[in-house]
Amino acid sequence: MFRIGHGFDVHAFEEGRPLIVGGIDIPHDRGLKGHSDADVLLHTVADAILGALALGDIGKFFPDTDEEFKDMDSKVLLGEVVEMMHEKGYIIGNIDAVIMAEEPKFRPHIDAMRDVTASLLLTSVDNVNIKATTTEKLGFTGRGEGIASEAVVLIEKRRNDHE
Ligand SMILES: Nc1ccn([C@@H]2O[C@H](COP(=O)(O)O)[C@@H](O)[C@H]2O)c(=O)n1
Ligand SMILES: C[C@@]1(CO)OP(=O)(O)OP(=O)(O)OC[C@H]1O
Repeated sequence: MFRIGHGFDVHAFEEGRPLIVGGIDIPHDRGLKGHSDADVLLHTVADAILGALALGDIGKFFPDTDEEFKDMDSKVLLGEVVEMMHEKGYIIGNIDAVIMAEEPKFRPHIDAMRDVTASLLLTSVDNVNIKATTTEKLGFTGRGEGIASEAVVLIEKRRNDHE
C-alpha cells in the first residue's frame, strides 16, 4: 500500500544566523529566522511524511511555543518523524523537493543535502531528489526576503511476511 504527502514551508532571512538547509551549513551572509535552526527543506520533508500518514504537521509535535524545541537541530526533528513513520509500518518510496530562493546558489550543495536527507530517511540517495529554482525575482523569495520549499513524498507499507 502506498500513500502520498505534500509539505510546504517558508522562513525569512535574518542577519547573524547560519544558513542551514538540508542539514548542510551553507556559506551565505544571512541565515533563516526560526524557533529551531529553521531548516526549511527538512521541515518540508517532515511535513510531507506527516501528511502522508495523516498525522498533521510538525507544529503539532514540535510547537514553536515550547522552549524544548528552541534552536532544535531539524535533523533530530526529521529523525523523530521517520521513527513515527516506521512505527506505522511505512518506509520511504521516494521524495522530490524544491527550494525556492533567489540566492544563494544551492546547486553546489545539492549532493551533500541529498546524502544527509537520505541517511535521515533511512533510504537510498536514489530515492531522494532535491532541486532549486529562483522565482525570477518575483514575490518574497524573488526580493530575497526568505526561502520557500515544497516536497512530495511517497511512502510504502513495509512488506510483512506474516500477513
Ligand atoms: N537558489 C538557486 C536557484 C537556482 N539554482 C539553479 O539554477 C538553475 C536555474 O534557475 P532558474 O530559476 O533560473 O530556473 C536551477 O535549475 C538550479 O539548478 C540554484 O542552484 N540555486
Ligand atoms: C520547528 C519549529 C519548532 O522548533 O520551529 P520553526 O523553526 O519556527 O519552524 P516552523 O516551520 O515555523 O514550524 C515548526 C516549529 O514548531
